[in-house]
Amino acid sequence: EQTFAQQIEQLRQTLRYHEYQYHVLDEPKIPDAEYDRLFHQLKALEQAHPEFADSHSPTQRVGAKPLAGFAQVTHEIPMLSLDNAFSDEEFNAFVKRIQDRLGVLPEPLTFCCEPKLDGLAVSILYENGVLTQAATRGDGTTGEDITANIRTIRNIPLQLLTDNPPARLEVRGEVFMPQAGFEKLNEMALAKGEKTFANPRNAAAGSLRQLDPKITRQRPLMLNAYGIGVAEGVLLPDTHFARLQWLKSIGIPVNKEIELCNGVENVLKFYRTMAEKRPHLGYDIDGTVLKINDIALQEQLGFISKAPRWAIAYKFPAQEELTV
Ligand SMILES: Cc1ccc(Cn2cc(C(N)=O)ccc2=O)c(C)c1
Repeated sequence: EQTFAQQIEQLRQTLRYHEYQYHVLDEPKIPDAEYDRLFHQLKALEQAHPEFADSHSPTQRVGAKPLAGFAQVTHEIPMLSLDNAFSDEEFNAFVKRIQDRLGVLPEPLTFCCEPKLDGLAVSILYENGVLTQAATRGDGTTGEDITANIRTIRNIPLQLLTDNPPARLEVRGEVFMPQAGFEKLNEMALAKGEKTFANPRNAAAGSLRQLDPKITRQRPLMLNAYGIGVAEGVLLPDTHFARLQWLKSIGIPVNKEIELCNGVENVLKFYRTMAEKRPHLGYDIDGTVLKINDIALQEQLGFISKAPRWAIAYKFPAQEELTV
C-alpha cells in the first residue's frame, strides 16, 4: 500500500520518463491518451494533497498570472552570433584561416554539423537539476527573462533526468515552431479575426514575448539544444558532439540531423544533403552550423568578438625598448 506522497512521487517519475521517451528519444512507450490519463491522475492527487506541492512537478508548467513586463538577464557568458558563409569558397576560406592559426594538423579536421533552425536562441539555466531561469539572447550580453514562458514548452524538462545533476548548467538552444503547428495557429487566428504571423520564426518570437504564459502554453513551440554555456559541478566531455549526446542523455532535446563530418568534403556533402532534406523536415532551417568538434581546438581558436570586422589598427613597428 503506497502513501499519497509515494503515489505522487511515483507518478512524477513516470511522467518524466514518458516525456523523455516521447520528446527526446521520439520513442513513446505508451499512447498519448494513457500519458494524458496519468497526467490528470497526478494533477488530481496534487490538488487533493497540497502539502506535497512541488513547483518542479510535471504538472507545474503554467505560471499563475500574466507578467507586467520582462525582467532583464545578463548572460554570464555572452551569446555571440555566427559569421556567415554563402559559398563553398567562403567555407573553404574559413577552414584555411583555421588551419593557418592551428598549424597544419595530421588528420583532417572533424566538424560537428547541425541544421541551423530558424527560431529564437535562448538560454535555460538548471540549478541542481531544476529549471530556474530562462532568457532570450537579446543583444548577446543582455536578454529578457522568459522563464514562465519557457516552462510551458513541453519538450523542455522542468527537471534534468539524472541522479547527480550539475550544480549549475546553462543549456543554449533554439526555440522554434514546426510548420504544421504554425499553419494551424494561423488558421485559428484567421477564424477568430486575430492577426496572423508571417512565418514560424515570427510566430515563435511573438509566442515567447507573451506576458501571459497561458497564451504561450497554447502555442506549439519546441526547443532543440545546440550548446552549453555555464557549467559548474560537472566534468563535460571534450568534444561538442559528445556534449550534445550528454545533454540528450539527461533529458534535453537535441536535433536528430546532427552528425560528425571528417574533412571539408564530408562537411560540404552534409550541407548539400540538408539542402535536399529542407523542404520536408517539418520545420524551417536557414542553413547549417558547422563547428570544430574538439573543444580544446575551439578554445585555442577563440572568438572574434570585440573586434569589428570593418576596422583595423595599422601599427608602427615596435620601437626598440628605450634603455635608460
Ligand atoms: C493528449 C495528449 C497527451 C500527450 C501528448 C504528447 N505526449 C505524449 C507522450 C507519450 N505518449 O508518452 C508523452 C508526453 C507528451 O507530451 C499529446 C500529443 C496529446
